[in-house]
Amino acid sequence: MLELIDVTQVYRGGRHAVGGVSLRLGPGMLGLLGPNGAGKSSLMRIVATVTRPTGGGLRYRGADAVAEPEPLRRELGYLPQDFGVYPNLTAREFLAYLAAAKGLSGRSARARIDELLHLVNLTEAVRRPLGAYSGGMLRRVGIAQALLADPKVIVVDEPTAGLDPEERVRFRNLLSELAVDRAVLLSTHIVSDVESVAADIAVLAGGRLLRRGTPEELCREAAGRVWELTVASAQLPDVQGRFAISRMVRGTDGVRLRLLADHPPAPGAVAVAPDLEDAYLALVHQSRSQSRSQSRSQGAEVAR
Ligand SMILES: Nc1ncnc2c1ncn2[C@@H]1O[C@H](COP(=O)(O)OP(=O)(O)OP(=O)(O)O)[C@@H](O)[C@H]1O
Repeated sequence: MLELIDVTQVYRGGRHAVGGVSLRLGPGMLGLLGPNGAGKSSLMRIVATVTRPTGGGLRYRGADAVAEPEPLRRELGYLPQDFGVYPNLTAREFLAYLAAAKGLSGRSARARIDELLHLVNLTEAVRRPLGAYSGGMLRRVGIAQALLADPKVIVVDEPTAGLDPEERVRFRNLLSELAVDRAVLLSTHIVSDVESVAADIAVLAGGRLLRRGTPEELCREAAGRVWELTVASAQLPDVQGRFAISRMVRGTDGVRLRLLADHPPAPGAVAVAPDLEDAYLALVHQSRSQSRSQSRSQGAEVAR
């Protein structure tokens, strides 16, 4: 349905935000997981046809969506990370304005807006101006606007930022219902946002696609490298310097740690089954170490 082919984004000043990413999307949800600065938003803007990639291609239903973005735009719902509103308009007015811009108006647009306001749980706040909404409420308006034209492709960039836990769950469930017959691309740096809804996860770091797979496949890769142990508080700085730590709980008997190591990190450490958080951390950590050693060897090359 949608295909990214070796997509590259280099910003003015030479910043390589996306370096050769290829991905195919069909109906279903793809969770794009990556740390801050990984290039997720840059990639989402390219898929949403807001930015033209500096290299590579984007195809939608077999046609070039960089040269001819309209067919994709017509079937796309996009929630950008920095979604802005007109503060003096009410939610209904704002959605009506955006609906008109998308060529929807009249009774069917009004009915769709009411349906969406109900879906995102904003029915009671519709008379208030958006300037009086909380961050979470504004996020819900953003979600509603992305769904206005009943899109076939939904691109949502860090959609749960600012939502409380209940709203987060509600929103995740909504996206997974939508993904039954639509392509949903959801980006986040929060593992729990994708692990319960996406059977298909792509991990991005440093602008590169590190892996794509099911949560089980990603977890399998970290098997044998996740350990739990308790250390005294005084030992903590040393352990932190040597290992990637995925969890830390302070107790009366010391600090209970969960960490990544290729070999038993200390006597008494117990090997545990990796979860998605561990697998994600292992991938990102490994990619950072590789780029550090690459730049060190390039530095040595230059010095020679
Ligand atoms: N318009 C721009 N001009 C120059 N550099 C940019 C621009 N937008 C992003 N970058 C840089 O590109 C890299 C990737 O940024 P991007 O926002 O795509 O990552 P991200 O994974 O979405 O991160 P975050 O979760 O923090 O938003 C970062 O180093 C960022 O500083």
